[in-house]
Amino acid sequence: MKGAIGKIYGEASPFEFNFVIFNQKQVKRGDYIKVWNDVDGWVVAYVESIVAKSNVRDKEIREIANGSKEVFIGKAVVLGKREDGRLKVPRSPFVPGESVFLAEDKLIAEVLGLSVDGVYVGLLGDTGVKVKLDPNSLVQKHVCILAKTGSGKSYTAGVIIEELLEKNVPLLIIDPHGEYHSMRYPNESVDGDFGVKPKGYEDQIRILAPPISPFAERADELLILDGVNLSAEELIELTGLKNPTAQALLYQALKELKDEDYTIRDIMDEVESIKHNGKWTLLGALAKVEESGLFGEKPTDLRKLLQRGKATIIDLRGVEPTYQDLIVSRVCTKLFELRKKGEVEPGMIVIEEAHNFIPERGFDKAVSTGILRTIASEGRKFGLGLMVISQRPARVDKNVISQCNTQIILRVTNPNDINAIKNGVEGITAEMVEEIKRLPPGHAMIVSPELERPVIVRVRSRRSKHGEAVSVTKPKEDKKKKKQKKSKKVEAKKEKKGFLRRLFG
Ligand SMILES: Nc1ncnc2c1ncn2[C@@H]1O[C@H](COP(=O)(O)OP(=O)(O)OP(=O)(O)O)[C@@H](O)[C@H]1O
Repeated sequence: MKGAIGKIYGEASPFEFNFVIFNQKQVKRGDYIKVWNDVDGWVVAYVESIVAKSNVRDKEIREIANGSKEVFIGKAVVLGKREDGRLKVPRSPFVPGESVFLAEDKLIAEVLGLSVDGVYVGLLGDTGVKVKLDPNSLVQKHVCILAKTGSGKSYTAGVIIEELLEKNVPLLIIDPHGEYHSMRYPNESVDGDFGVKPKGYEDQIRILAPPISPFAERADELLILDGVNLSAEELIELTGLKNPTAQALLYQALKELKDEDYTIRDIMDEVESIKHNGKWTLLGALAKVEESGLFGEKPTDLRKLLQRGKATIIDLRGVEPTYQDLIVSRVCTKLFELRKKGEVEPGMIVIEEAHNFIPERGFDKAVSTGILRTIASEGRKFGLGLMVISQRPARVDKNVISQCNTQIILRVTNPNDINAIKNGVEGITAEMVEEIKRLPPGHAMIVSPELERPVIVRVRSRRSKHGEAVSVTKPKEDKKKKKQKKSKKVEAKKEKKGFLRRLFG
């Protein structure tokens, strides 16, 4: 054991104490320390603050500080000791005059309740303690990553995705900016401190894009939806249809069809049969949705989106927000149904830019909100988890944030966002809020009931490359895949032509 770094003085309780620091270079705010307690043995505490004092007159302090008038005083908050798997706060107070030591890594990990074999997020504060989180809790009880832009949200999300891929957890990533493609390639600048090696996940990543995406050519496959039973709200959002007559005709057509499964084609046939001049506006709008190619008779098998050991990325770059919203809504609804029936493995859906898909009431509206709220509240029963990522915590549905068992918060400074965190994160204190405002890039506060207290983590280096949307080039496509994609596009075009011919002769 290394030498003492200070000594307790004054009034000490079982919960907190002050200590005189021998050498201010040896202790920092946020360090973990240990003190002997006669009844309970070694007990771990956390250095909450350090103040420097000059002209100290207190005899006890001056004696400890060898007569020096300038001293550094640390305030420690007691965490306790682990006994029979549970954290116990000492039953008797600490004794003034008792020496204070820096706690060893193993003891810190034990007291904080860090998982031994879990999801490795980074290192605890300035220590070498690996912060590992329980993968089951992380996946099934949801996680959110909140931070202002540029402070390392998607980098951190990438770290967790790598860890979950290593554990073969099926993942679906909703990627509005195309930031996750680069995970296929190894990171060439790994920081040695973290003990990770460069690795690309080429074999485990599959990229899908809807035909309306300007990047569809670069995807591994096109994402085609079945377009069955689209609701009036979904169609109105997609078409941007404002005309009340056209909306009324749409409701009328859907009413006729409601007893059976219907496609967009069926709706159009139904609208065509209505004797009203207003139908042409509606038919034009529906034709545009059909032309998008997003809906087809040979839809993507959504079961393939959650597969063991694989991450499927839905690349939504350049796709209109209304289409993005609908895709998320329909894909998540289907996956939740499949999961309930046990037709897909338990897994996790990663939602980047979550404020666009689960907006807080009063800020925005999205058709995907309903299903994402449902997954947030019921997903854990069925083994379907959410990773909610946003740079605008104030704009994300508060209920969804508070449903996330693990909250990873990087730097946030906007007062509204800070308030949202205060309201959505249980047990957050004023000191923690101050800490969040000052976090350097790549540092995160992790709050989770699995941990005995919130911890500050230096997020580890990525094994795989962190992507900027435009700089990623896809490796050459193999011929077979290219052919498959081409034939899908030709089919989509044929369908479209067929319809236009029927409609306009
Ligand atoms: N833990 C880390 N280690 C090393 N570099 C990091 C770390 N976290 C973030 N960075 C770097 O900081 C920059 C911003 O990170 P990132 O792209 O994740 O931010 P963001 O919050 O997702 O931003 P945006 O809102 O613009 O998407 C990146 O260049 C990334 O390489």
